[in-house]
Amino acid sequence: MNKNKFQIPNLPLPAPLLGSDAGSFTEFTVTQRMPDIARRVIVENQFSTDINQSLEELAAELPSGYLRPLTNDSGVDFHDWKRYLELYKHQRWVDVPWFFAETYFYRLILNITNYFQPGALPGIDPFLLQKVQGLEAAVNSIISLCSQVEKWLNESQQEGKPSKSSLIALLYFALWGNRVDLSLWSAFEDDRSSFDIQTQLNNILIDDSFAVTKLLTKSQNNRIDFVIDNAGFELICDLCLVDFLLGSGFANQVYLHLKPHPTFVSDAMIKDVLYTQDFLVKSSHPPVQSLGKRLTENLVSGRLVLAEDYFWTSPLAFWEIPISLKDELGKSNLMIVKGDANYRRLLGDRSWDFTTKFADIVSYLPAPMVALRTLKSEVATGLKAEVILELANTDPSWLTNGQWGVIQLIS
Ligand SMILES: O=P(O)(O)OC[C@H]1O[C@](O)(CO)[C@@H](O)[C@@H]1O
Repeated sequence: MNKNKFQIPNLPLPAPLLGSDAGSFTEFTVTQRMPDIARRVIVENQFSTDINQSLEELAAELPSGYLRPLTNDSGVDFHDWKRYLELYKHQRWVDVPWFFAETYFYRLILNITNYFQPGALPGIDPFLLQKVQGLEAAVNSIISLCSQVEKWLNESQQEGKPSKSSLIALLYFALWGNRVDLSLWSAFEDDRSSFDIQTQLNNILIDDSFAVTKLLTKSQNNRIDFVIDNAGFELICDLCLVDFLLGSGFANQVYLHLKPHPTFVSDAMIKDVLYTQDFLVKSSHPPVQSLGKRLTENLVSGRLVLAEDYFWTSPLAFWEIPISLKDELGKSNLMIVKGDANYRRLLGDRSWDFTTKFADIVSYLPAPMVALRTLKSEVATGLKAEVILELANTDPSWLTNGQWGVIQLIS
């Protein structure tokens, strides 16, 4: 990889996605999904009448109203947001870049619900109920996945070398775990955690998983940086992947990059990893408990490190990453970037032609990177024209229904 050669994509930037794109999923999100999410916060929490009224006002202003300023709530990122907002003063929610609209919407929910009030107590996570429910609903899938991982780890240890096929299977689990997304499908709807890996293979549009195993066997003492997406079952899949990477010898150290505050409903924070650890350790099912134990050991020994940064909740494109974080990621042998929103950040949430070479866009990255993403928004790269045509004919909502995935490696 050509380190730090380009600060921004190696191509002219196309327009950002906007909520005003008529008939688009972005329009549907800003005018309908986001208001629904704000109203769900009212129903699922016991906030005061004033707070609920303010959340309702936010919900009502999204379809055709204007961005409101952010009042100083003593959040660490308040001054950054003031700067970001300068660009979009007096504009309507539907007219600003979609990524900006979504990240600001979640930041405003925290502002309204007093998340950053000074004091010793941590703020209330307005999406906690959804996150907890997301985990509990997937118990059966969690038990079978943990049993499977234990088997794969034992096999790798008996064979004296890490098993590539087990790693590939866990990459698939991590990929399809991303289908479970509480901003799109509430935790109170169907449990989307059960899937058949084999039948899902046909739905992987680009599959570089074998190349990932080759990359990780090239050198020893690999450091992996995992940009995490959702809490709940997806996080369990990711933790199983991490467990196997560390336990089988594919990696020596793993950093999890987490959100510093609640966002996109189910995005994972450090406290969600610790909650999940507790959930695993207290399980009455031995393989689940064992995963919890190994997770604890890895945290204690420092082989697994939990990190957070306000960049991950900002409206910035990936190429606008602060230099200190970029330098940190530059130490990695492989970055794993999970999920749809992180993928959108990689692309600056812009309308690239779907056939554009992924490598030409993410040419700014400081280390090799694999994106594990199920498609939930109208951006894509690296696809063949005939594949796009066929998908458009056979599954008109293929870009947003979460049924299609990519494992795209840039090395
Ligand atoms: O959890 P993920 O995979 O990042 O998905 C979140 C994404 O899904 C959506 O909810 C639908 O596109 C977006 O708002 C966001 O890009």
